[in-house]
Amino acid sequence: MIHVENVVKRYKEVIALDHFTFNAEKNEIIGLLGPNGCGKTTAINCMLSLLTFDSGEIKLFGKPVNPNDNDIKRRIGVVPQELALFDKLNVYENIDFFCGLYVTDKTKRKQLVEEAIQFVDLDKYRSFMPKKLSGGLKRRLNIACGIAHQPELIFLDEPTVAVDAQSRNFMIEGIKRMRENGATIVYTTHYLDEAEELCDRHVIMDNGKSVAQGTLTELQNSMTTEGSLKINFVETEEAVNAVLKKYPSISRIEKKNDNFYITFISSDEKLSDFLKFIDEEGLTYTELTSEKPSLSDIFLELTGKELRD
Ligand SMILES: Nc1ncnc2c1ncn2[C@@H]1O[C@H](COP(=O)(O)OP(=O)(O)OP(=O)(O)O)[C@@H](O)[C@H]1O
Repeated sequence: MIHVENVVKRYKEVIALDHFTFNAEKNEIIGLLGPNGCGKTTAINCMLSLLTFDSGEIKLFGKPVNPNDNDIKRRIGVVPQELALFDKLNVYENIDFFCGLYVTDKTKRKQLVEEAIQFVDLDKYRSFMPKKLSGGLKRRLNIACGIAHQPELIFLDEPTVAVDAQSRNFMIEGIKRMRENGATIVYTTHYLDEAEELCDRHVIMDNGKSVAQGTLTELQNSMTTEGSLKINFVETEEAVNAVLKKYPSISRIEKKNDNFYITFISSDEKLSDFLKFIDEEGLTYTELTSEKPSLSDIFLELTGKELRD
């Protein structure tokens, strides 16, 4: 569906894409993950031929990209990071405008706009102007504008940034339904939990390069860290941290809900040594399990960076 090979894109002295390689198969959600400035938006814009690139090859639907190829454009939907809505058009009219760029038949368009409104659940807001909508509802409208013409290939650039939890869950379910309906989706996000839940495969980007690609299991199997220990300590967070920071081979400590997630520098770390240490230090726990590396752990190992909001 998408074939990107060795693409280089420079902005004067900045190399935004450095031999970037990326493939997406039909009917998958592929996560494009990376820190701010790693080149995600540049990569998407090159794939959409909104930007020219210096070298390499990009093919969509098996053909080289060309900004004037309307047949290909009709098969693609884009939901950009920045909201692209007309303030003077209401919800229905905004969707109708964007759908009208690809669908000229009025009866067909009416049906598609209605389906998009139902899809993002904006029926009761159809005559609202964008400025009357909350941030989450505006994002839903942005999605409806990008997908109303029912494209086969959809680019979603950080669609859940700054939306409330309810709208986010609604969008995630909607994106899964798009895949069920046969779409291929390129999804960029900073939320790695979200990527784990939603994406079939992940491409991890750093400094304009794809540093790893694969399913979560493939990525987990290629890591040197064994994942983390999940421990529910009885003592206070402060007391636990004070003890753990004395243990030299811990690379990361994270507290989520009531649990500590502890990652060790090496996969050769002996659990028995660590348990002996916490016992000698007087810590007690109610539960201890071993977890495979999360996408966050993998990201940190590959890029040396945490990907946070
Ligand atoms: N028009 C431009 N002129 C010069 N440099 C640019 C331009 N657009 C992007 N860059 C630089 O290229 C690099 C990649 O930027 P890009 O916007 O593609 O990253 P990103 O991963 O999408 O970041 P974000 O998550 O913040 O949107 C950055 O170093 C950025 O500063």
